[in-house]
Amino acid sequence: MSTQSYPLLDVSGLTMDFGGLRALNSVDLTVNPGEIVALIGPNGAGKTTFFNCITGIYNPTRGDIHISRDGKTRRRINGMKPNKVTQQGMARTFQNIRLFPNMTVLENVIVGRHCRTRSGILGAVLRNQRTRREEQESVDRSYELLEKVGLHQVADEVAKNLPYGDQRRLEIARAMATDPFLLLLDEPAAGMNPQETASLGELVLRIRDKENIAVLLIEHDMKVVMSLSDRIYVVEYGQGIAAGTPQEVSKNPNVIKAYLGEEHDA
Ligand SMILES: Nc1ncnc2c1ncn2[C@@H]1O[C@H](COP(=O)(O)OP(=O)(O)OP(=O)(O)O)[C@@H](O)[C@H]1O
Repeated sequence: MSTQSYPLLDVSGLTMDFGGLRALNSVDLTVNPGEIVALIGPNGAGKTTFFNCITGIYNPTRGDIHISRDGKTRRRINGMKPNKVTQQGMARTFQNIRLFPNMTVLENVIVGRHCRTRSGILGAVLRNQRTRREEQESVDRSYELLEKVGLHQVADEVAKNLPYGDQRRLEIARAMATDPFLLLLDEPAAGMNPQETASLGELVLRIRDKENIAVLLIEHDMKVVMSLSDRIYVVEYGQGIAAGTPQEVSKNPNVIKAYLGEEHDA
């Protein structure tokens, strides 16, 4: 008997209509263990809509979204609420940073841990031993994550006071605090200076190689995309137009016309 092995994320025929506008038209995409996969395409191509569909913000019009943490069993997550999707092991960051600006750096990460702690409101009120132990574990784990993204020295700083690049790293730490097997990054390098972009690239590689978390990223910075990605999917007007390794995709005439050409002209 052959044993079936599933990708971490398997999206097929994903279609999303907004009234008369078809923002996604039967898009297929997979992410396998240990991969960094990029989703690229011109402005308005449907990339963020894709993320919103697979993280439960939108319920897609058609298509299937399956996830598999262990490769042996898989679960269809169409229409699952965003917090449930996170609990299932897919965490994301947003194009526009969504931190709690007046909370400290450490507190922002602790908030991410909440989806993995078990003590409810009663526990918080009674503050029994289990609650206190969980709280301490949350703090320890959150601090550890800050060390991993290089922000432990500013753990007690208020989040809004951090430079832009550090805020993006903090968002990544918060997403990692939910213990994902797949991390979705929506334009992680947007607005970063070259130095911040370089260290973001190193961080993404470490997340894959040391933390064993696969990554799916939307990114406009082609240098970042080409240097980090194992595979790339290209969408244009909601349609998948190419998929393959960076070398394959960069030679694809449709891609050059739709996207790379645009970038090269810029
Ligand atoms: N909630 C919505 N209601 C109606 N139309 C929407 C909605 N969200 C996105 N769209 C439309 O769907 C299309 C795809 O948008 P989307 O934001 O997914 O593109 P994108 O590839 O992420 O673009 P960018 O690179 O500029 O972020 C666009 O035409 C957009 O106007």
